[in-house]
Amino acid sequence: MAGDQALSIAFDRSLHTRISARDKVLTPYQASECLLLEDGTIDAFAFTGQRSEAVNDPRHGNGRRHTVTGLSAEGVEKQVAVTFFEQLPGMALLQTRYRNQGAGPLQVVGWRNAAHELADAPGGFWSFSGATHEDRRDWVLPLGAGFEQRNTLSMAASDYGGGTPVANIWRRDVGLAVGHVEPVPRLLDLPVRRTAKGASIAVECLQPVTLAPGQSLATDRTFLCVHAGDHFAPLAHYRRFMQDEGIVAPQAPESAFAPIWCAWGYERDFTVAQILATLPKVRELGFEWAVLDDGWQTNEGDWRIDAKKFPRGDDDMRAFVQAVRVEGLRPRLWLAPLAADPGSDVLHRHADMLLLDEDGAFQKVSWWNALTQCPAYQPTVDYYVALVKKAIGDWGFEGIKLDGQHLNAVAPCHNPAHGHAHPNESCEKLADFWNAIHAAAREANPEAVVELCPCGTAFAFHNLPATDQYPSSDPLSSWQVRSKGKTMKALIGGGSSYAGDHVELSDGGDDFASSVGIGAVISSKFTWPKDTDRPTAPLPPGGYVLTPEKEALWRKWVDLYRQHMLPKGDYLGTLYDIGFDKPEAHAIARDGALYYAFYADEWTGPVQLRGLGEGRYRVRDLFNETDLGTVDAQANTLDATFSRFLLLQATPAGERA
Ligand SMILES: OC[C@H]1O[C@H](OC[C@H]2O[C@H](O[C@]3(CO)O[C@H](CO)[C@@H](O)[C@@H]3O)[C@H](O)[C@@H](O)[C@@H]2O)[C@H](O)[C@@H](O)[C@H]1O
Repeated sequence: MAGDQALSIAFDRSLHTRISARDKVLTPYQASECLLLEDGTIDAFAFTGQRSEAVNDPRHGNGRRHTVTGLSAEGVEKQVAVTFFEQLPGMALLQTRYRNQGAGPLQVVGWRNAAHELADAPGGFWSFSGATHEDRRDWVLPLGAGFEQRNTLSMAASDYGGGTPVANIWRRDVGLAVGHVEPVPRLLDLPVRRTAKGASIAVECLQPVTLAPGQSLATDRTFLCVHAGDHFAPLAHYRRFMQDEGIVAPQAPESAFAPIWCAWGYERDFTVAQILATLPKVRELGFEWAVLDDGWQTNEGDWRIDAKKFPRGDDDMRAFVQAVRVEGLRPRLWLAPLAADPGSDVLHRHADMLLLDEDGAFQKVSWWNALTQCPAYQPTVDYYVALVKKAIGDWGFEGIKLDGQHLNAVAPCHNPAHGHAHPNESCEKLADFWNAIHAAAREANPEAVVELCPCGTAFAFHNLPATDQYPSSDPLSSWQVRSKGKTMKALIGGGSSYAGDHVELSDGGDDFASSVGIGAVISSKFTWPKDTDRPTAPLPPGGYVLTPEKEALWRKWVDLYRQHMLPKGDYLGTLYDIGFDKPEAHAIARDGALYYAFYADEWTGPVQLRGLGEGRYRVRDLFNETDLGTVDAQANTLDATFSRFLLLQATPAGERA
């Protein structure tokens, strides 16, 4: 039996495992770690021995490692090492080694670790997946009948892949999370399935290999985490573990928390005059960033200034930056690195930069109709580092918005010109590419903000050290803004910032509440005084123009945002379960006050204010500017009626923020 106070793993005589949470048995014995063959599995290993030893890891501290060994009928020796660290209760690190002790070669198609099936319970299951899906589906989903997601961390399409290598399933009472803790992306799958009796989860590697007699195979370092509540707690555990492995979010500059206005409302055919004319309104409303988006350049790849918009080239770009500053705003520039358009000079002169598959074919970046360049090829790195230095050091931008679903992950590269040690180097060194960009930006301006926006893909965790700001990235709904936000709060910790992306992409195009209430930075791409008459795609009904009614609402939300600055607070992610608690709720502690945000289409009933300290709290509805009475930790519910959202501030009685 291996375990700590929160999770224990018992092995039977076949090395199948049974897991328990705080002494409550969660599963029967199951074949949790096995080898995958073309026509089945090797999953029964007769127990041969075990040992347990204390570990003192320089990064993770004190812990205990249990090693259990067995031998299969096919002559494969199995050794499972399970390590628990005191500072991460409930999280078991698992690594399995298999050795072919037989006389002949063994064809293996892969391996599976941490495979468990949880039995059904009232209310069913919810699930989080950190893997990317081309249809940009929700990261957090209920497990309906027939639910099945492969959750591959490999490429799901030529420009969609990667993500955060964690998945979980949870019931009302308990959850299981699995993933890997390797310092570079691994092309594993994290399959989640609704089964006849409950739900299953696992880590799988599908990479065929032939094990010659005497040869061994070691799995990646994987983990199993048992937890209460939704996916927040295991993701925070994962983040803490990876932080000790050296993958840490940078301390974002203060300006990464400032409200953002983006000129993308004018789309690609904008005019500089349109943007400049909007800036006074941007400032007046309280936004601080002004983002020059897609369309300033001749194409993706060359990144030359479009002379139709900036006739004097560099001089006009510097003048534009200066004009933004004169308005009291911070200029940020949009870029889509690693994409080269057909017809661009870089494609002809530096075809060597292209990422090629095993057939010598290029990979496509959709939406921009460009070709992917290889991030693990030094000339590509140098090319984009030079561009970032120019944008920040010469033109004077104070931030960059790096954009594109291909930012997250790239396919293995077989370009012979790159001399890769192995094709997966392109995937594994993508984070190094972003780190070089981030370092170049900070070198040019120590306060520069680097925003990484991978267009609807799941956040690639290994890019974290290069990310000052992560937006909800083309959200399809307000639920995505909030559920991605909760996820990112767990993954990035306190240092960097999560932005709700353009409010125009939220429900109704005006749902600032879904950003403000969860502590996301607010952003808008409103136009003023009128919309573009040359939209790239049909504008939504009403367009993006700031009508007087919208202006009053935008102003109110920007004021609320700036007054309370909730992204700087402490997001209390374990207080509410985003799947099971109704209404959906989020809580943030800031400067002695607690903030609560509740969401539902319509709600009449109790709302519970969890996490209150000692004494009484006065409760105020911040949006409607009404006092709702007092509560304390024992009597912490209020009857409420609201549509869409309710944003409350609870301050210790006698004082108000
Ligand atoms: O090209 C600059 C933009 O790049 C990202 O967006 C790319 C996506 O653009 C479209 O999506 C949206 C909705 O997300 O649709 C609107 C109308 O075209 C547009 O305003 C939105 O961005 C495409 O439909 C989608 O496939 C692309 O992935 C970035 O997120 C934007 O902020 C711009 O920088």
